[in-house]
Amino acid sequence: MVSFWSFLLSYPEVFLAIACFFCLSLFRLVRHCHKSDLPVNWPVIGMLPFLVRNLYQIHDSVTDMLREAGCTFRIIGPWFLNMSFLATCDPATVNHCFNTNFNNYPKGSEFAEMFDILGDGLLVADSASWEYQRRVAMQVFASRAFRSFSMSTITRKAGTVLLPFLDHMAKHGSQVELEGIFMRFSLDVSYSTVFATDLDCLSVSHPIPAFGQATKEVEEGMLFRHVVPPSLWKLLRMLKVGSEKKMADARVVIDKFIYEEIAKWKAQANKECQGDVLSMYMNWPMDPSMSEQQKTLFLRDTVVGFIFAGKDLIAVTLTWFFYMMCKHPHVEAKILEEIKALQSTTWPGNLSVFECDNLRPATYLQAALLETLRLFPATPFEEKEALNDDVLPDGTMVSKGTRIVFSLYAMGRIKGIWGKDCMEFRPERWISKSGRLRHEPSYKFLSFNSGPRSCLGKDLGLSNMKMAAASIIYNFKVELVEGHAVMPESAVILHTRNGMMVRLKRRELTAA
Ligand code: HEM
Repeated sequence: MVSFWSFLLSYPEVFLAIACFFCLSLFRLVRHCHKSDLPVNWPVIGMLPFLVRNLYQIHDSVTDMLREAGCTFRIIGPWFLNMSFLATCDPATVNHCFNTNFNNYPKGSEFAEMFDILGDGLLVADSASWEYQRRVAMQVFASRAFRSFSMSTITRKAGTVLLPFLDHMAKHGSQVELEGIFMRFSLDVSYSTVFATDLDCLSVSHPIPAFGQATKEVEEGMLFRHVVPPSLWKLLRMLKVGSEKKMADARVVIDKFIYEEIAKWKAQANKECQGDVLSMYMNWPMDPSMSEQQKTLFLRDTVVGFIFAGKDLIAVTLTWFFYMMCKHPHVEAKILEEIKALQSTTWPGNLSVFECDNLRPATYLQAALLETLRLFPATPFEEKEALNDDVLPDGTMVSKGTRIVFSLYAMGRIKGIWGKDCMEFRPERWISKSGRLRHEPSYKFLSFNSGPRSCLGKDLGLSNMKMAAASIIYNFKVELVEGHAVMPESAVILHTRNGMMVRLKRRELTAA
């Protein structure tokens, strides 16, 4: 070391050259950081500083980054931490990975481990297990009994729980946190759709039930798993501490509820199928070689999947939809005009509820919901893992095991994909000249996924949201509390950061 310094001192020009080189590199780096949205790849720590610095607004930062990079960018994580991945919002790449080269992009074992709460269920399964579960689920979704039971459940819940709750808040002039209300409502609806029994999450006087609290804990744990190195959360899981301990406790609560519902179903004398998910699966002819224990586990994984698949996605989409209504009153006025012409039924408290089937002609309302999902996709990103080496349509090389993260949030905000007005909320873009809904390919509008794994609950979810949105708009004027900023949370589901504080006013309207 001493000889190194004495060498430098005896050759001051070499010392000066090295010092200049470092200063210049630092200067370029600082300038780059100021001018560019692309992350800098630092020695050892890779692009971790970018992720940490932008954690607060990760979806917007990744959008800016992908805009500048031309839709695809390789994020390098710290050495040895297995955090590197390819980020993209390129529809051609989406089409390649979700459709044409589907078999090379399974969800992967890392994904299944990250979402271990879902067991071996449909949402995390791959290969033969996924194919079997998907076939069964498709038949359940296609059955008339399931469809009519789900639709009547949501109508009943809107008429008996959601609207009376909002009416109570309107009468008292209280401020309401709308996302929380939608989360409770969606959980209520999902639970009843799955078990044909009520959880009562939206009571004015009762706290959220233990099951609802547990699903929240699980979701927070999932977020933690996404932002720290896998080795860290796996260590915490092994030690049963921190967020992993909370997740494990939450799983015990969730499983207790589910096993109790299964036991209740088995104990009842009348095993007639009402159309709820549990009875549909209970009556399904399962593989006779399965033991009773395996059958119960299969049911557990299935019903957890059904509950987690839609509930939060519907809740956050409704929240962003009402945020858009507050910001674009002319859109809300057009929706109101559209639904005034449709039939609704009157429930206690003189509250009008629209049944899903009566809302079929409400094209503009559906366009507004799709436009909400374009700008605020309920799942802001999707992940896949390459099974074998591959080359993406833009020439990017992908090696076996590479994680690819698809930013749905960025996809909706890129001019090259949606045009110059991509940042504007304009339901009209979804309506064709003939007044019908315009079809957009799913690899461009990825909110319900694309290809063989596309969402099985898309129609049901849209019907539910149309019903809730129409019934609320018809009965109430929703106003944002002044000064309350609404922005996206950096999470696996696009929640609002601080909720959405609103005031409700009852409209004086009568059904047409
Ligand atoms: C706003 C409403 C909804 C949105 C935005 C949505 C979106 C999605 C997305 C993005 C996926 C792919 C997930 C992944 O691959 O990781 C998916 C899958 C799925 N969704 Fe939905 N969903 C919604 C509502 C529902 C509802 C209400 C149900 C049913 C209760 C449902 C059932 C499913 C199922 C079963 C899958 C798994 C398909 C498979 O892996 O083969 N979804 N959904």
